[in-house]
Amino acid sequence: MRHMIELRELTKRYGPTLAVDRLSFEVQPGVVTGFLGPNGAGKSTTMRMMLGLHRPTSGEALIGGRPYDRIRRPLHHVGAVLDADAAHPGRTAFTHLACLARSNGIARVRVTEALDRVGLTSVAHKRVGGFSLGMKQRLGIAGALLGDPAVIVLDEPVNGLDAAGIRWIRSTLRALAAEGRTVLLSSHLMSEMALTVDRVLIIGKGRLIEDTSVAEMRARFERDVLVRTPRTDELVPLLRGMGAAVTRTDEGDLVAVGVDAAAIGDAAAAAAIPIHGLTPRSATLEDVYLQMTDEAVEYRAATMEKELV
Ligand SMILES: Nc1ncnc2c1ncn2[C@@H]1O[C@H](COP(=O)(O)OP(=O)(O)OP(=O)(O)O)[C@@H](O)[C@H]1O
Repeated sequence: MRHMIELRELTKRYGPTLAVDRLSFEVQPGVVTGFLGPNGAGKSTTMRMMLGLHRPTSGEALIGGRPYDRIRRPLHHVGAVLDADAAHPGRTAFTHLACLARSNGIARVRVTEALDRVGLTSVAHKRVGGFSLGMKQRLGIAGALLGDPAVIVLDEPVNGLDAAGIRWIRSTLRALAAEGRTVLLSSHLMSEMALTVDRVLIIGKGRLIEDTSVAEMRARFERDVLVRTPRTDELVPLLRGMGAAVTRTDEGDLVAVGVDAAAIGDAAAAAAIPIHGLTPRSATLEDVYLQMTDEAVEYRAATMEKELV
């Protein structure tokens, strides 16, 4: 079973605050999709509406063509982790999952399978209160997988995890997507998402800013080439003659935009200008993301200042 998540003009207003503003997008099966935006952009509110926890002011969020509250046996269709700390600390991992399974009509054998899938079998009978954040996150994912759902939704799953924890989440989500599931996870950091997700949905102030693939986002960056030569005075006019925009760094290197490294190397060789360094550079995904969401962040900073006055 493959399910798509579909938002149609989804809107949520809290009094004067427009938390989610006519948001429309689709999340496809078979890939990992990142839902990105600065703090307060509206990610949690949107996810809560997808999962029927908040009622939209207008518009709709559909999973497999239905709003969440009209899905029969929802855990078999959608698994979600909104809060890694949701399990009762006094319960064991096994009891926590067994209760969840029982109240949702899921066979007990699924508990063992889910614990195994997230690598918690050896601590299945230990109390959750003693678990690290990474273990709690695994337990949350085990809970989400109990009903073998087609759609998986995770709010900030890598927040606060160490490198090994992030790597585990990454490979687990990729494997779940490869099985044909729809996987959506939110984050406010692009750097955390770049290696995990195939597509990104970026929001700011409750509105959609970008709906693209990570590959396309990388390709769209402005690239430049850092050039080191002892004969900058000769190379600068040569590069400008090729249509490049050239600036100098404080260290005396040149930064050329609009020509690639190979063309610079060839032209310098033809003019017998020695090159001591030639480094193509691209902006990081984080740079581009920050640029895209800048306006939303400035807006927040401005309103916060106003609130402080
Ligand atoms: N229950 C609520 N009542 C009033 N305003 C709310 C409520 N929940 C969220 N908001 C406001 O809605 C906006 C969006 O918040 P939301 O938590 O969805 O953002 P977010 O992108 O998940 O941010 P974060 O990364 O900080 O969790 C914010 O301005 C927030 O203050």
